[in-house]
Amino acid sequence: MKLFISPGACSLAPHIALRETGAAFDAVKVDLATRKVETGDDFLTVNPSGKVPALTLDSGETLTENPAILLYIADQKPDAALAPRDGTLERYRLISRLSFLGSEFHKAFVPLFTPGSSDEAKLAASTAVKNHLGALDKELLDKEHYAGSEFSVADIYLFVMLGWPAHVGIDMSAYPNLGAYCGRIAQRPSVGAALKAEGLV
Ligand SMILES: N[C@@H](CCC(=O)N[C@@H](CS)C(=O)NCC(=O)O)C(=O)O
Repeated sequence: MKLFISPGACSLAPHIALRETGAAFDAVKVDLATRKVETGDDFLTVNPSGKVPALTLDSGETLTENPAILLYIADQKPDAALAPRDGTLERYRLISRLSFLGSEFHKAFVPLFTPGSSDEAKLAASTAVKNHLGALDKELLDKEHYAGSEFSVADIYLFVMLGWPAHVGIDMSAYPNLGAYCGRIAQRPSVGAALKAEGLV
């Protein structure tokens, strides 16, 4: 498999998940400004939206969108236990969290990362991100994991996005439960290996 990534972007989530499962894959860097793959190929032929992640399977077919990619990775290696079994309520809870992260939480950051966003748009985005962080901090007060009772791909996805506020000037010390949660996940060997491979540590 080939996972198309940009260092530190949301593609870090499937990158960590692949390392959790021990699947064989190559991480291929994409320049999001030029939409060129590190080999010089046009990334738009892989994902016409130009966004990472994209996962090209050994069959040559490509999956896009984080929730689908993360569930696919989890389902390929059930022994890694990164997602509850199909058909269980826990499974739908996981899908609910992945959908929330991919739509609501991720999108709240976009104006903060977009060059040329107006100050007004940035302020509104920063407020929205902080509101989400406050709610997530409360949610994780007495919980070890984000979706259900076990570690899952939702924890990996949330962990990756919780690395972003510090890059846009949001002080994470206001969210102590999230800090403790991230500290626990950061201990996982898969996380350290993926961060190193992306040149982030
Ligand atoms: N809905 C997509 C969003 C992916 C996305 O926005 N990726 C960002 C990096 S975190 C990206 O590729 N941005 C480049 C761009 O929008 O041009 C998903 O959840 O996979």
